[in-house]
Amino acid sequence: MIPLRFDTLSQQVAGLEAIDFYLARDLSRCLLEPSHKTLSGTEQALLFNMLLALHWFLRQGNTCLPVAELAGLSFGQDREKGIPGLQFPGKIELLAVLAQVAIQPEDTGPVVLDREALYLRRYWIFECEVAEDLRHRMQFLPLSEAQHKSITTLVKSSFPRAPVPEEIDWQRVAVANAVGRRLSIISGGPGTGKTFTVTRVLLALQALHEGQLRIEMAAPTGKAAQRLKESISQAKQQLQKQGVDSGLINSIPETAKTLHRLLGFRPRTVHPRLGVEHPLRCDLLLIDEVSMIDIAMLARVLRALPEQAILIMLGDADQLPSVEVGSVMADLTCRPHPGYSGVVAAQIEAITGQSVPVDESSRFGHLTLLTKTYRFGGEIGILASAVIQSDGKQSWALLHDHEWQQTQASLLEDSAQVTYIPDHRTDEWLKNACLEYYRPMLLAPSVDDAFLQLSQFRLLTPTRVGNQGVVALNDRVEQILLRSNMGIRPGQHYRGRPIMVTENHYGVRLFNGDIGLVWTNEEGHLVAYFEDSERETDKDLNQTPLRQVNLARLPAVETVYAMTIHKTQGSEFQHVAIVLPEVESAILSPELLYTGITRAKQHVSICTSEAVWKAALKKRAKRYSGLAQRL
Ligand SMILES: Nc1ncnc2c1ncn2[C@@H]1O[C@H](COP(=O)(O)OP(=O)(O)OP(=O)(O)O)[C@@H](O)[C@H]1O
Repeated sequence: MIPLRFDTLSQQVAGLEAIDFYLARDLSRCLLEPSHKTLSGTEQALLFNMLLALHWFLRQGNTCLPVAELAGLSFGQDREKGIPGLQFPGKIELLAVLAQVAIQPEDTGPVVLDREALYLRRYWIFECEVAEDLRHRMQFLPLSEAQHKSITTLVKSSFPRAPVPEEIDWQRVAVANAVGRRLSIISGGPGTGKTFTVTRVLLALQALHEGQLRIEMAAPTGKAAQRLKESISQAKQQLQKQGVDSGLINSIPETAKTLHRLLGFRPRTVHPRLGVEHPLRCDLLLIDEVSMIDIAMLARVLRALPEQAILIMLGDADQLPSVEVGSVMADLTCRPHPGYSGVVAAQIEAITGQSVPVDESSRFGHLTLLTKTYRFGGEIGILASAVIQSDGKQSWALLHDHEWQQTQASLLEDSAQVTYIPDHRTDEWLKNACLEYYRPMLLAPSVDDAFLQLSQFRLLTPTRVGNQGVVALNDRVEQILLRSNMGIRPGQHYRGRPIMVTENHYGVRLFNGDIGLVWTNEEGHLVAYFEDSERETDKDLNQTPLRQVNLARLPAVETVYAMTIHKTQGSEFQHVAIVLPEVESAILSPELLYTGITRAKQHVSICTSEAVWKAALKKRAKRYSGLAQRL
């Protein structure tokens, strides 16, 4: 039978939330209504338990729940707390119960069983739509002889240096591959030249279309859109210096929007203005930071994207997947690259003079992986790559060799790129960091200077709660600043308070995750300042213009000396300090640490202990989705 009360069930199943219970109860009732006579009480309870687990899996970002994952599982068991969990029988028994309810794809109910995985119909529809659209766009369209010639010349002139002999230049490969496709994915870690490469891809595609392609560029967050715009602008300047045809260069736009703005999302609705009936007016859409996109957003983008339009996606498949449901980037990539079909490899060779691995059965022709780093190299790069390979030994040795020495006069004078702070010394180190980074921000002569100072440093942590979570760290920073006579007023607005918006407000153009600073305006009143990504960056100052928002009009905000690693995706800072929980935690994974570390441009500090660090690297953040199989 279906359990009647959430509070009773929550004592038996760890990590359960009320929404899991109520949703499973309503879904069970809905599915049982037409077939209640055929299901025994035990079978009904089993169905309810599967739906409970399905919603729990969705909350963890999975698009579906493979039934095999439940087989024999003690779901929600916590031995330490004496919580028994729910016992699931084997797969055959589970499928036998599911076979008695109307959950086949052709049924119309709210739940779907497809390829032995359970879905909420909503996500199943999104996944099928995305797969079908991408499959169509994936087809390869070989170039004509004349087109080959023009692209070969362009590739030669648009890359500043000749390729290194005996080494495949994957950036060139990406260009040669993308010119024959309506879907390309370029994946690589930070500084591997994704934007550098895609600018050359855009150039080549414009050359093929006589500069007439209408190009749109977008990213999941305002910060990521801003960075994309700046990187494209920088890449265009390089091309100009190399003497590439300026008409062609000018046909690449320098504007980038958030996906929400691109699609015209409206307040209080999940339905954007643009879609199948009102498509985007563009021939090419470039999306950056694709790992942050969830399946629902990608489905909406594809609905609005004309069938013949080219889609190019950039991202880092090693980063955390989206906060919402789905693992789009991971589903569309594969490492190492299995190779390209013979036809594709021949085109790549004709254009670049390089031979790439051939695999006729490869489903990843749309993908190019960039592996060579042009930006950081050094210790941050070594640490990031050891972390993503779950190499506890190498990464720990690197941290251990860079333990913070109290004798160091200043954190800013540290020439190494990595510092390790043993967890028992976190507070001592934090005091130094606050005085070196946040004090000058509070004392800055202008809001522009304060913004620059704010972008120098950020404290990152995996969680909001707990002693090392966002809330506690923000409190600790404010207490340190208060004790240093910085005249701040914890819990209230004060000049120099960094704030993060926590809800969307279309009226004042502020969105969840936007970061601003409270500062005094020309009249001496406290207002909030935010970067105005819709105005042109001042190229001389290399700074985004700021705009003022009256404090009374602000949506919900919170102090942001520290923020979660999830929220920081798509942003970069000169120095990033990652503070990990004092004890091992299920939330830690190599992907989470990698995402945090790669936010740092010059320096990364890690506050942890050996046990927590090594345990974090043993876990893998796995998400279940059927997208890869459908492609
Ligand atoms: N082949 C190359 N030759 C010379 N410089 C390069 C090359 N590729 C990239 N760069 C330089 O490396 C830097 C990083 O490149 P880019 O910004 O394109 O990387 P990215 O992968 O987009 O980084 P992120 O993900 O951090 O935004 C830029 O300054 C770029 O000009």
